[in-house]
Amino acid sequence: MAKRIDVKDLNVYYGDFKAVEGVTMTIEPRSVTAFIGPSGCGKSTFLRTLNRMHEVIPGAHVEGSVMLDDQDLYASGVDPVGVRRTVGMVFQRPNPFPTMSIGDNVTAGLRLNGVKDKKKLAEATEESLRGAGLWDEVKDRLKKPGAGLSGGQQQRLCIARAIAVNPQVLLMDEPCSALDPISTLTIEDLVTKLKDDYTIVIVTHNMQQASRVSDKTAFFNLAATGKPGKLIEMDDTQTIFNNPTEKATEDYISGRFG
Ligand SMILES: Nc1ncnc2c1ncn2[C@@H]1O[C@H](COP(=O)(O)OP(=O)(O)OP(=O)(O)O)[C@@H](O)[C@H]1O
Repeated sequence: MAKRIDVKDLNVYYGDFKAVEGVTMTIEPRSVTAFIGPSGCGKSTFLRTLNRMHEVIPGAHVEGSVMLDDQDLYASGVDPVGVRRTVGMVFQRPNPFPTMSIGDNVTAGLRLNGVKDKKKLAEATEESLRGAGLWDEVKDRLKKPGAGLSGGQQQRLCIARAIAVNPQVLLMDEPCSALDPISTLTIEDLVTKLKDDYTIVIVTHNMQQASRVSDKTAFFNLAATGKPGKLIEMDDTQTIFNNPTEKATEDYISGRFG
């Protein structure tokens, strides 16, 4: 189910502005990869190229290739909507559909894909909510609005919604930055559990979080404002945090800049 991502020589643009330059990396299946680096170095921009979300911005485009196992995501004829189904995304702010019930939030993607069978939808609701560690908290109020949950519960609801369509990869863009410390730890535990089934990529500003949850860490940096962000180094998380090759990495993780 989980797939490997191979990125080669990727340049990412907003119109004429090159926001990210020359990224080559492999993201292993059934593992957690963290993207770290100072604000503006292109972590979120790069993340969004991994499910073709980047190009929804007018003028935004990429050069280079992103392979999901043996599928080139940017080959002509590839349907970006299908890519986004295979490579799910969880955003910084929990964004459940506010007027929808908890249950309908979970199955929104499935229903959009034409699934109508009530039993199937009910099974998917329970399985996804269990997967997101939220079932016990909401099983008696599936018909209540998703917006009535706490921030941490809403974020787990968004994770349930993302996994309900059976993706192979989960991209998470600072999924805990709007959450309190307890909810953050709950999401971190969940990420650790989900990696048995998915390839997970997480953007985080929280160094402890990167070191707690990730197997590999990629450090991005930029030479100056207006210059493109680059991948400086990527390695086992332990190595990046204890014995990085590049001085800039060490300076960043030890809090000397960024
Ligand atoms: N919609 C956009 N249009 C034009 N430029 C953009 C857009 N979004 C981001 N950028 C620019 O692309 C560069 C990378 O931004 P990005 O948000 O990817 O960085 P980041 O590392 O994720 O930052 P942060 O940690 O602050 O979220 C920045 O120079 C930013 O101003």
